[in-house]
Amino acid sequence: MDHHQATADSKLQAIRWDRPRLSILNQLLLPHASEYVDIRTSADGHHAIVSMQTRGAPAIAIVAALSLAAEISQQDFESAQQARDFIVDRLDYLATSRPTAVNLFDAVTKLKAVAASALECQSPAATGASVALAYVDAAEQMLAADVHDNRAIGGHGAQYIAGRALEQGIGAFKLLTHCNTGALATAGHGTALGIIRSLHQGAAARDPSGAVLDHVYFGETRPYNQGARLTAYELLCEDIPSTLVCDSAVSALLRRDPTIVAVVVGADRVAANGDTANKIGTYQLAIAAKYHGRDFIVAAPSTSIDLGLASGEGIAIEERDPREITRAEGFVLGGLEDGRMERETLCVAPRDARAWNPSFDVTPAELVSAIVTEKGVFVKNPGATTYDLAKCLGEN
Ligand SMILES: CSC[C@H]1O[C@H](OP(=O)(O)O)[C@H](O)[C@@H]1O
Repeated sequence: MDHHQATADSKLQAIRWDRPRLSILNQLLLPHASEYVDIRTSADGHHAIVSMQTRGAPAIAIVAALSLAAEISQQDFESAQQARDFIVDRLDYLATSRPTAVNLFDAVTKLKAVAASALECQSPAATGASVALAYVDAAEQMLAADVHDNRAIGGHGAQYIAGRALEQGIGAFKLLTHCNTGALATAGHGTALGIIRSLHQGAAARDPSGAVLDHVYFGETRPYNQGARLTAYELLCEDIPSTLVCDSAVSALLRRDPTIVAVVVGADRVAANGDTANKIGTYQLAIAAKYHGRDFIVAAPSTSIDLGLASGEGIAIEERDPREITRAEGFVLGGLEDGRMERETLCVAPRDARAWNPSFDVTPAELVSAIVTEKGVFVKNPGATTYDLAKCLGEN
């Protein structure tokens, strides 16, 4: 990894774990201030997730898991049972932080099983310390697995999209993405933005007959502005040619530029049939992609796939404080110039304005051209309108 890449990576490290110390990059302050917040307990972790200091489906799960790892590393349990009961109680509490991303609930289920197994399989030698150690090891493995999965998603997705561009005779293609699905939303590299990162990193090595990524467009992603603040920050850090657009401009953009071969987005929860919950605005992007004859590609690790949910009908959609819409948070421009980072809240709408603020929407599988996971790229059977992801993942 060259110095520039190393510098970019260090600036984009959303989660810092050095057993037993956890700190997270406070994403409410990006891109104008880069500050880490220490997370010592599951309560700290819960707050960091609810407040969106940390966000992104994979990152939420990992910060939750490691916040409890930090907490129990500081505790002495009287028995293995007491340790297991404490872990289960705190995981149930962490699961109340945000309802839509399935990664959190997947991690909670797996980590409860680890604690139970440590209690049962190690008995009668099991101790509070041995149960706690089993938990911490498992939480650390989730951090490492996420980076591995994202790099695999990046490779599969880059190869697939470059191939699709070449099929269309577009040697220098562009992509459109939404929200933030990069290193700041995960343990590293990212999912949809991880594919973009892999395309960019591989561009230098790609053979001249191959298709290369020429430019990335991305939406601002109101009201938290994951695009304008976080994706812009990541793409600029990595010198990936990019252009920010308003969420309302994406249809005009697709109509204007036929070399945008695909829309690529992340996911918070993919149902067994391929219906996908993702950041609000994703569904209308899928409709726009369909109308303009472009691929609409979902990139997600298998930890974002909920095989227990037959379709997207049952996905809980988080509704957040309407004031996230009626107000705007930012830094005073003058402060940016002279280094005084003063955060300001502006009233954008009338004080009495009502606002509806769903944080996610559900895109039907029918509009999803492909689902890229660490296990490969899944496409629907000819004529099918849904996926059989259990079969794709070899789970049935
Ligand atoms: C790989 S991140 C997946 C997903 O999470 C984001 O939501 P949020 O920023 O509210 O946590 C967004 O929906 C991304 O696509």
